[in-house]
Amino acid sequence: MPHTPSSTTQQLPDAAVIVLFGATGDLAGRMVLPAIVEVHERGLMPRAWRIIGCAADELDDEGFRRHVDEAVARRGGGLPDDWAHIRGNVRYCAGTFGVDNPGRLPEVLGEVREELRRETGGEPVVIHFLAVPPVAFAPITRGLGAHHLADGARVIFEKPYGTSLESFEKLDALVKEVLAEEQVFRIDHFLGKEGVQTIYVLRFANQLFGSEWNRSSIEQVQIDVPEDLDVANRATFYEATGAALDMLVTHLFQVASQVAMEPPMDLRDPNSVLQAREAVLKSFHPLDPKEDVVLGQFDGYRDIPGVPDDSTQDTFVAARLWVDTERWRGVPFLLRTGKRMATKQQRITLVLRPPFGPLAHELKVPNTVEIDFAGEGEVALGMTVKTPGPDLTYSSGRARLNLDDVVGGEGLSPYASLINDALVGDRSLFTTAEGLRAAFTAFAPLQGPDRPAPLPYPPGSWGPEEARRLAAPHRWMLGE
Ligand SMILES: NC(=O)C1=CN([C@@H]2O[C@H](COP(=O)(O)OP(=O)(O)OC[C@H]3O[C@@H](n4cnc5c(N)ncnc54)[C@H](OP(=O)(O)O)[C@@H]3O)[C@@H](O)[C@H]2O)C=CC1
Ligand SMILES: O=C1O[C@H](COP(=O)(O)O)[C@@H](O)[C@H](O)[C@H]1O
Repeated sequence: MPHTPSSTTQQLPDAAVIVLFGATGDLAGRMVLPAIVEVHERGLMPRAWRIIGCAADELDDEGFRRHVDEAVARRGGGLPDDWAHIRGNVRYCAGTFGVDNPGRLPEVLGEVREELRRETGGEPVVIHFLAVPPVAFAPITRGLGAHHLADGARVIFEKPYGTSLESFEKLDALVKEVLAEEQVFRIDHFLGKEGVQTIYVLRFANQLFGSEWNRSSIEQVQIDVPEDLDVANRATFYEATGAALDMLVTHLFQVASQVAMEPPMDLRDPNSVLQAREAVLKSFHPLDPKEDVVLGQFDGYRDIPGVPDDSTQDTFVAARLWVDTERWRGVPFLLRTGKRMATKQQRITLVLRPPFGPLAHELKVPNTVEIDFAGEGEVALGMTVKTPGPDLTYSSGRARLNLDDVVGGEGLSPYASLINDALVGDRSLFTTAEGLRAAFTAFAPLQGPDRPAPLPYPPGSWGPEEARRLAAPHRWMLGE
């Protein structure tokens, strides 16, 4: 099994340097920097390590360290005991890095590598983490190649890796000119969530689930990620991206592939897991934008500074995806996400078919297998039981297992989990070019002339009413 502590610590390098592009951005501050510190606190960082932040802001090392102090403090739980010492591991290079403007990065990286060589006697692993908008991937990658900073390094690309099939192909071609596939770590942090990782084990280690994981037993798969979050603090990025590109072709498709994949040959072989998950993406039927997609835009989105008055960007998407495999033919995968919705939740629901036999027509609520993948993760069963009492009547009940209650376990946050994987060179929870090509191919019709106009919805709601149609004959299991 990938990700066991023994397998990760065995392959941990003695020294590593993480070069963080977009170091002053939202993602870096909220997720990446706290995650690096979490990996350190969990004893999963190499013996010697450094971070080099890169962004346009004119900061010096100490200015960036203060930025990191604040980011780490904001996560809650206080600063690590050895913080005064480890903040000294942090350096900064100001400027927009590229072919014509390497700035101080080659020099600072050279210094840091030399320090780490002296400290450990070995060559440090270099990880470039591109926590930048997609438009910046190509110039930074070219710059890494031109200044020989990619040699032997690993490069983590944020999502979305491309913004359409065409831009994906261009980026892929460029990346292949500079990097070998083993150097490329295309991140999708939903794959790093404990609740998503547990799907393999739930399914392959429990006959109860494994034997029913198919169209004979499952009527619908719902993958529902409502968010109450606003986008005002990232309006420029969001207006250029929208919900479907930000969340659907990326996170929701990847979670769908995790549910839909065929069993890998060997669960302990990261490559085998990777290939099995990514292979099923090729069976995703291209979306039918007219029949199977509803877009929405929350009321007030156009009032956000930076958003044009006539914006048609989507802040909500619901889609019915068909997976053309023997296992799933005819089972809709219902995917939904949006901003400013009623609540923040992340849930996979397998909606089970009604039973055969004497109670076949009695059940009003379908039985379900539910996997919550927000936070620490939870597995639940929605089942029909006899209503306690003298009469033979039926009720729907729920049994829950919070993954944090599993004895001996201590979950990692998604970015910590994936940074740990990148440090040890385990690519099983990263995406492949073939998988993303297939994802963008299935998504492409939504970027063409048949893209539906986004329907308005009130903030704090479950999105446009029209989205209910997709879940028929049931309803979206969350909300409403
Ligand atoms: N924020 C989130 O919750 C998540 C974001 N992501 C992904 O992370 C990436 C970054 O998003 P986010 O942090 O929200 O965006 P922000 O706009 O907050 O930050 C982007 C960072 O990238 C830098 N940057 C912007 N344009 C360029 C450019 N052309 N060249 C070099 N650097 C540039 C900015 O630096 P400067 O201001 O100095 O130019 C800034 O430091 C996106 O691809 C997004 O999809 C993924 C998961 C979650
Ligand atoms: O990648 C993204 O993910 C976040 C949701 O991530 P989570 O870790 O909070 O579940 C989403 O809000 C953001 O728009 C998107 O870019």
